[in-house]
Amino acid sequence: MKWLTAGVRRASTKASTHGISTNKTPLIRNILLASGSAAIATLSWKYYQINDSQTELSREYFTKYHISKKYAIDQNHFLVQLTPLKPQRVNLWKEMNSSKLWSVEVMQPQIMVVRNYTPLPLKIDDNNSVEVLRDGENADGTLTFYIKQYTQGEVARWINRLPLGHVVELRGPFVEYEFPENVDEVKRDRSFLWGNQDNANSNFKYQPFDILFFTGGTGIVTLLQMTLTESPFRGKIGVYHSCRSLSELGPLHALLTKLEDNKRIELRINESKEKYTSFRSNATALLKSIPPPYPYNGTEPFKTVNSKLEPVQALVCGPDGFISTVSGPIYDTTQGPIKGILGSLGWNNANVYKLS
Ligand SMILES: Cc1cc2nc3c(=O)[nH]c(=O)nc-3n(C[C@H](O)[C@H](O)[C@H](O)COP(=O)(O)OP(=O)(O)OC[C@H]3O[C@@H](n4cnc5c(N)ncnc54)[C@H](O)[C@@H]3O)c2cc1C
Repeated sequence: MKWLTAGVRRASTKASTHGISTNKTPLIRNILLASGSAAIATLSWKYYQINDSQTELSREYFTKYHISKKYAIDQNHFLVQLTPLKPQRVNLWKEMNSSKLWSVEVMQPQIMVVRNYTPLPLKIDDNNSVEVLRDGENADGTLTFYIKQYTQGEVARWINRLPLGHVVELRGPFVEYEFPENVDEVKRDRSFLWGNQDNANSNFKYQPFDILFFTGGTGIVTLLQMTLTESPFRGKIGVYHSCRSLSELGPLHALLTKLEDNKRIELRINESKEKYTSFRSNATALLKSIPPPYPYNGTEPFKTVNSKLEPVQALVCGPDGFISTVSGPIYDTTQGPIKGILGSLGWNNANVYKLS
């Protein structure tokens, strides 16, 4: 506001030095001065509001970030950290918590297209280690992404080639899926992420519900977002992850293992690099391990943390072929019927959601 006050003062000084009203009555002079100052103050305030608001990430306009860290995992996979040119006041990790699965759009300015990417609550240190952001921390709005580039792909390849410091434009956040949320529920502890003992989780107010999560390739980012973020998902998650090789996860693999060791997820992995570990060659065993859908009873008072996984919802996230095998094809604007593995086990459109 300092400059706004200065603007008003300059206007009054200018009026007096040009002697606008030396031969007018004091009343008229005062009216002129007051209305001129008010107009400038209004304009200045409007300018301040527009300028200030456009630095905050929004779905309505693009906000500028620069590439602050890059971490090449292998030829096709990388982590990239984007830091806003102006620090963000809103802490999206707190605002979205685990009830909203969200992404942002990155613009490729030469071909004027946007692609969605899923931020992770991480920061990459100078020695290239990956740290999870703590409660209340938003690292000034820095966002970290795990991205795969495709030989024929436009935007991921372009992002991978950009040098450190390059400015890119982002828009968002876009909520892709939302779980029911009780606003007065207590947060779930996640001290284990920093090597500490978790506090007991039996102090929930409401009974948590369990889900299944089928992820293919980079589809794992959505699961990582909801399990690593502030106030992570409270129920149990049965994860079926398919990828070519676990090494393509780079430092994210250690986080996945931590989540498994601390019983946040029940993880089954299929690596396609070896025929005997692939999703397809293990289809029969996989089918046997997938539980049927359980009824969702809505909000109920907390009873106990059940040791058995009783999923009320299945999410499927990955390349089109993967989604098709697990739950039938997804169409541009509709989910399509539930077919594939989940369809054959009695899951349906009421309890399966395909994330494109
Ligand atoms: C909500 C949402 C969140 C997303 N989050 C992430 C994320 O965090 N990380 C990430 O890496 N991607 C993510 N994606 C995918 C991302 O938006 C792009 O689609 C992806 O980066 C490919 O874009 P491109 O411009 O590089 O390739 P395009 O130019 O769109 O594709 C060109 C060619 O690349 C190949 N190709 C592209 N995508 C695939 C694919 N999925 N499987 C196989 N071949 C493919 C095909 O040959 C295709 O013809 C997300 C998508 C959505 C909708």
